[in-house]
Amino acid sequence: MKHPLSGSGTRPGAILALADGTLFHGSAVGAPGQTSGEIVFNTAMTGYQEILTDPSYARQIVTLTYPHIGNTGVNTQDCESARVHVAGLVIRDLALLASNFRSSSSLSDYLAAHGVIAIAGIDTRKLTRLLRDGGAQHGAIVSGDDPQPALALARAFDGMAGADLARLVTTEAAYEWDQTVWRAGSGFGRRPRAHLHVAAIDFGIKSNILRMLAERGCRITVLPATTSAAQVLALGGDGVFLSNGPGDPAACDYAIAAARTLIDSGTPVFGICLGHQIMALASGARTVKMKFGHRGANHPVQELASGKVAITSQNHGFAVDAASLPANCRVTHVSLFDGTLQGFERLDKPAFCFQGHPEASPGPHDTAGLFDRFVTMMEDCKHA
Ligand SMILES: NC(=O)CC[C@H](N)C(=O)O
Repeated sequence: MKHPLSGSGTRPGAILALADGTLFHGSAVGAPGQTSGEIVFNTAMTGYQEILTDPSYARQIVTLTYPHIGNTGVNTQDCESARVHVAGLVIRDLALLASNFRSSSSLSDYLAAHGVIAIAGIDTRKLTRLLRDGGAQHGAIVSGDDPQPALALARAFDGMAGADLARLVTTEAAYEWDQTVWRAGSGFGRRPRAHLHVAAIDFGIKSNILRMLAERGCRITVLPATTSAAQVLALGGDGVFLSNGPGDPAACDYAIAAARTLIDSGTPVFGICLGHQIMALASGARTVKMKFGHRGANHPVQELASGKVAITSQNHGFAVDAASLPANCRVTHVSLFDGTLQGFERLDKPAFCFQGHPEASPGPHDTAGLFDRFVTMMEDCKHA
């Protein structure tokens, strides 16, 4: 049955099918067609545009638990990359009116223009409970009212385990980045000068991470995911950043090998999210697939040394198994939500990493102070 809050009675129907046979009927939003992926939920109350364009969401159909989506429209400043990466979008109520001083388009027009298949009018609370209690599932959204193609597509999805997706979303060629963070009144800025040079390995990098580095006086060379350690070191930079990205970290053997050599070389290394997981694997630890992952904008993460709690953005379905960390690694952060390892540092090398996203897009906030720590680490190594 169509949900009464489907946004508009005139929209054509669509079906969301889960691989276990559960069906949801709603209305088609965005582009017509069909799509499949891992169905996940994000609990953020704002930031749908950042979520849509975060490359770490490749092959995932994202359910937003906040019930009213689209009311601020979309703008040209809040994208985390040049295109939409989610495999589909599931929402409860699509706002009929988009109003914001930065808005340049409505969410539904934006989804249609970017070929994103979405479904509205879904009981997202029921769906989220199913995923929370039973774990992440494969699923599909199909335009129309016939459940069979939707079920078949959901069941045919390959899954995320073993999927090397960083290769698919990374930049083809190296490039330089010098844009700084957005500020009300002045918008984005340009880095005036640089006293450090960072090689940022792009596994699916979000733009605001690059802005946070540029903001702190870093010249940044963004490199393709498969760049070898020798090629990175040949740049002669002051540090290496391992980015966030989609898929199973254990499948990125080329990146794990490069990270191992880079860390061993003694160059400062900082990793976020997939970069954190790759650093763990390069250090000899193990990663595991989580039951339903962490996705949201208010996940409390505690820094063990100080007891301080940072409110972080999260988007991960894999995690580092804390028990597998070797003796030369020290846990620095844990989730106060479920105790998951959220950060560690190498005791023998200038290298540390964080599972969440300490940057708040598109602004300047470094919620856990990690960009500042990386800059200090690079300065100390440069002047040692
Ligand atoms: N945001 C990320 O970098 C996600 C990392 C990894 N793909 C995961 O799902 O855990």
